[in-house]
Amino acid sequence: MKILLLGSNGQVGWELQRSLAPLGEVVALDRSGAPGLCGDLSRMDELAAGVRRLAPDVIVNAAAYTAVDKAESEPELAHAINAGAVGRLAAEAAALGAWLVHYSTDYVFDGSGGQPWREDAATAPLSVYGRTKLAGEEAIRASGCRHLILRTSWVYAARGGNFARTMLRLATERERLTVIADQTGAPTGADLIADVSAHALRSAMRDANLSGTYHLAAAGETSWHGYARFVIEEARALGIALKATDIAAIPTSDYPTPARRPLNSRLDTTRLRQRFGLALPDWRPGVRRMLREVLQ
Ligand SMILES: NC(=O)C1=CN([C@@H]2O[C@H](COP(=O)(O)OP(=O)(O)OC[C@H]3O[C@@H](n4cnc5c(N)ncnc54)[C@H](OP(=O)(O)O)[C@@H]3O)[C@@H](O)[C@H]2O)C=CC1
Ligand SMILES: Cc1cn([C@H]2C[C@H](O)[C@@H](COP(=O)(O)OP(=O)(O)O[C@H]3O[C@@H](C)C(=O)[C@@H](O)[C@H]3O)O2)c(=O)[nH]c1=O
Ligand SMILES: [Mg+2]
Repeated sequence: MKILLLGSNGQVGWELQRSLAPLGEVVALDRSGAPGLCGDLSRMDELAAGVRRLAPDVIVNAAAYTAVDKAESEPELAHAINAGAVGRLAAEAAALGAWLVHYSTDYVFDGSGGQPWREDAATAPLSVYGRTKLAGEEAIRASGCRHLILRTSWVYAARGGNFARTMLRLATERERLTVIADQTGAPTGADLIADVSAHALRSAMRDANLSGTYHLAAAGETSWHGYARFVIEEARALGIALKATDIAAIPTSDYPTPARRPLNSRLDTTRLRQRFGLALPDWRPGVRRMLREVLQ
């Protein structure tokens, strides 16, 4: 089996190189590509030609425009990468009879209500990023290719930029951090996402009825504030000296940003458990493990 992995240098893409390896031959491309293979989603004519030549059995797309605030001022670029290119990839997958594994986000929802979101709940993104990710999903469903669209949330990894690492940096620079406490969700490790992706793909390739959209997030929930506090307390427990003593909980209204974010970002993962028999662990052990890797 031949697997084409795009976005191999991102948080999730990096871990996928490891998780997909036992399934077959993995051709992993970052933005700079490989000889004769374009890996840049902003150059889709070239990328599509490479896909046709390679004729993979599976395309895994971990590349995306993920700068949520910046997307508000670069909507065309965000749309080209997160929707336009994804539609082209899906068309290539459909033509090849290949599977497409793709990632989406809690930000496709408006964050209303107090219940975790199920896959079939109505989407209503609040941001350019969320709208472009939703358009990418819709293009995949419209293409008719067999697919796994895995919606996840609050991704972290030992490698790459993420909220936990931002908090660690700020905590060395300042005595007081102010962090939003009324947006709730679940931090999810790129390593977990990659492992679950590989397991789900293996099952799906034996049962095409499993093609569809699934929520993939760690169990439990917290706020950005709860997450920041956990990261800082765990870092101290590992003996790291930090300046921050006051981690203040603030409402979203006290932290203006270019992009609006959902208040309720919790994802219901029942479907993934029922259809694939995969159980998602609580968010805390994964964050703790990542901190050890980064700090020790
Ligand atoms: N990060 C998060 O909190 C969440 C992410 N997701 C989704 O999960 C998936 C993986 O995200 P994650 O790994 O965290 O994201 P990262 O930002 O860590 O990685 C995204 C990768 O995409 C690459 N990329 C951007 N533009 C292009 C392009 N034009 N051509 C090729 N590659 C490009 C980036 O390359 P380069 O390094 O060169 O810029 C980067 O390596 C995405 O679909 C994202 O939308 C869903 C929920 C939460
Ligand atoms: C740096 C900082 C952020 N915040 C808030 C802003 C925001 O609401 C929240 C998280 O900030 P970030 O900029 O890390 O989050 P953001 O980039 O919006 O993270 C999102 O990325 C995309 C790709 C996704 O798909 C989402 O699931 C989610 O992980 O914390 C504070 O309250 N205080 C702070 O000091
Ligand atoms: Mg961000």
